[in-house]
Amino acid sequence: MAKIKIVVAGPRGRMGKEAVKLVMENENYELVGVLDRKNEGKSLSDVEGFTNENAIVYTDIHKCFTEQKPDVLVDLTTPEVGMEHTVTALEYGVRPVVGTTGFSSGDLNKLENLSKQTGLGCIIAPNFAIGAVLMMKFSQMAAKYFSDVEILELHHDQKLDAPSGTAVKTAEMISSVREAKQQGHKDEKETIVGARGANYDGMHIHSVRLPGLIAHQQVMFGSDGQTLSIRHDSYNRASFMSGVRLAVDTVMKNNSFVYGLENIIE
Ligand SMILES: NC(=O)C1=CN([C@@H]2O[C@H](COP(=O)(O)OP(=O)(O)OC[C@H]3O[C@@H](n4cnc5c(N)ncnc54)[C@H](O)[C@@H]3O)[C@@H](O)[C@H]2O)C=CC1
Ligand SMILES: O=C(O)C1=N[C@H](C(=O)O)C[C@H](O)C1
Repeated sequence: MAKIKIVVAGPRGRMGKEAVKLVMENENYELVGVLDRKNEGKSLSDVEGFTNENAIVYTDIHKCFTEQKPDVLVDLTTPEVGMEHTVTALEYGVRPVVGTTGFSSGDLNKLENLSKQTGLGCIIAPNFAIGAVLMMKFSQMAAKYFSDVEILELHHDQKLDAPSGTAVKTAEMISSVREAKQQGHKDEKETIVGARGANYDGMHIHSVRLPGLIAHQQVMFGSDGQTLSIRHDSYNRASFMSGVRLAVDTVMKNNSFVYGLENIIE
């Protein structure tokens, strides 16, 4: 069986490094290139932090795709760059697996349309950790019985986007089963702006950023005399890699647009 040819974008990043390792260690995958902001033309093995990864470093996505003709792009960069990479991938016939968060709903619509037009699979996964996907699904289940909910997401302090992609996806999943409800007292006032967090269909999302944290989320439900908390913690970035593998394998077989791993786990 031919190996799946993969390009990783953001290889020196926290997630990118782990994704490079995943690709290198899987005998069905071949790392044919990486997309970075620097080190054009070098072998990745000559870049600090790497040893035996022979893939070429590209700073130009067009050159990378033209020369390497990859099957899959794994993008772990920033929202603007990730969007540009994903659009370009679909235009070149490369199937995107995107972990990058911070895309707007307009971005997602654009990508869905492009995936349909090209007939290429495209997977956007706000969270690759299977436990986090279950936490979102369990929260959606609980929301049928509890209409009041607060989402607390906690991340390392180098994270660019807030709220996290996972928190946004959780709020969307809850909203799909819950009538919009303005929570809290109707006359409540913030004496310090932002005290009640972000408001999504009346539910509140709170973003904590601290060194020492990795990726954590607690979804808290309340009703008369009881609360229910559903929590997931990622303690390292290896926790995301089984989901990346699932997404890569699925995107090669599936020609549709997928937003969220809950749509592909069995
Ligand atoms: N879906 C998931 O399960 C997860 C998603 N993420 C998301 O993945 C993204 C990356 O997260 P981290 O690795 O923590 O960030 P990071 O800041 O460690 O890595 C981002 C990398 O992108 C690179 N980059 C920036 N512009 C680029 C360009 N034009 N071309 C190529 N590379 C470029 C940077 O040099 C950096 O190495 C974020 O959006 C984050 O929210 C993070 C963890 C899990
Ligand atoms: O930036 C991170 O670290 C993470 N980002 C994703 C998100 O925004 O939800 C996934 C995970 O929470 C880690």
